[in-house]
Amino acid sequence: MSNLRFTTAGESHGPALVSVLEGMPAGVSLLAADVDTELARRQQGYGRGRRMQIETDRIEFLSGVRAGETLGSPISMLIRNSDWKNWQEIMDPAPREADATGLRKRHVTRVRPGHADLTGILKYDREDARDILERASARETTARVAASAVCRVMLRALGIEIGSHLVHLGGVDAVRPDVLPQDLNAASDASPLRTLDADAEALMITRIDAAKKEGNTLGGICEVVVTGLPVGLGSHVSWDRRIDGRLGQAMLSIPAVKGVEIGMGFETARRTGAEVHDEIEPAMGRTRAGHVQRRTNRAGGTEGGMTTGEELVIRVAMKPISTLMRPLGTVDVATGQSAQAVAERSDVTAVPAMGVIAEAMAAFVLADAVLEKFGGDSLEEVQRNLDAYLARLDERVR
Ligand SMILES: Cc1cc2nc3c(=O)[nH]c(=O)nc-3n(C[C@H](O)[C@H](O)[C@H](O)COP(=O)(O)O)c2cc1C
Ligand SMILES: C=C(O[C@@H]1CC(C(=O)O)=C[C@@H](OP(=O)(O)O)[C@H]1O)C(=O)O
Repeated sequence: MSNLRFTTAGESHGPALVSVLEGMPAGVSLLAADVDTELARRQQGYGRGRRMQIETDRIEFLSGVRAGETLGSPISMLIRNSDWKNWQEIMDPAPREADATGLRKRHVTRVRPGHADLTGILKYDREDARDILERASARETTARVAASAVCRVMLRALGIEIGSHLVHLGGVDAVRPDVLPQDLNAASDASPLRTLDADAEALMITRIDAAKKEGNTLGGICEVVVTGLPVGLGSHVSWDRRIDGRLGQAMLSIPAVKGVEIGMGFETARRTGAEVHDEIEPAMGRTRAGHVQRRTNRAGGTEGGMTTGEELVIRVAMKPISTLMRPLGTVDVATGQSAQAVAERSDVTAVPAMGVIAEAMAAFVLADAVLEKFGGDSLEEVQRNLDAYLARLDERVR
């Protein structure tokens, strides 16, 4: 709960994005490459449009890191937009003349259904929906992934790993293996759709090609899996401290995400208690809950608003991309007449990228919860506090 904070700034076709992360302890080993690796992962995925060929996202540290280590001060990062060179005049902050229609070049008045365009211009009282869409664009998620890449490095140092894989795309389900690969991202990143089911992947690719041909778009579902979490992150005591609620909010803040499930999720509502709840048993060795474990993990790693020490499993559903190349009907807000929505270029699907963004949001929420419970000003202090807690768990329930 805001032990850690981040903010982002930047328009999609402006000069750059900025990401500022505040609250990261000192002494975390951090290289620009640690962040760039995550940015590159977010740019992957079959079905993305031409913009991803223009950009090669990389960060420049502006503050907070020295000699390969965090300082405990705000970490700010700059990510330049390569596409800006094509938009300088349109995105120029200086005042300029309107074109013949009374609007600026590349203005958007044929507002696009499924985007922030119409609601945004009404709310902010703008004539040109570009004033809205530049910031509503999922380009902003690059800066989120940058901030959370730092969180991920800290979590990894504490033995916590985050991965994801795609489990559904455009009507095709992937078969989820009962046992996931040890290095989940090594396996999923090797697939152009970040899925572990090669047969489903082939079918999904044909669906994407068909959708592209007909000017249509597709959505899908990714599963985020977190290992190594200690029992007791988050709290049952107040609504806003519950870890499941915090994760849900973070996931639903991703553009185009419409649903989140933890563990068995919606399916729990259809089943009986005996089919849903996870029985507790003594553990043979030491677990991240001391000497107990669950026989099953249908709960997906949270109970009572706290992590259980089991794997955290979150599924995140994304709607189809909003801009269709065979445009949807709309109203031209400059004339009030029916029209077809603006469509220049767009992704056909971006579900694989969404999975990486969902990992990023999980990394931020969990790093925040770790600092809330084990907080310290240096990584060593956090590690000491975590070790002391784990040692205490070792004395319990034996
Ligand atoms: C990684 C990613 C890439 C996206 N790419 C596009 C795109 O190319 N074209 C588009 O119309 N929408 C794209 N979107 C979706 C829009 O940003 C989204 O539909 C819009 O913000 C409205 O979502 P909302 O209803 O959840 O607010 C993308 C979303 C994500 C997460
Ligand atoms: C730029 C990114 O995604 C963009 C998200 C997006 C949207 O409307 O959300 C629209 C597209 O951008 P453009 O309008 O420039 O073609 C995507 O490429 C990115 O992910 O880095």
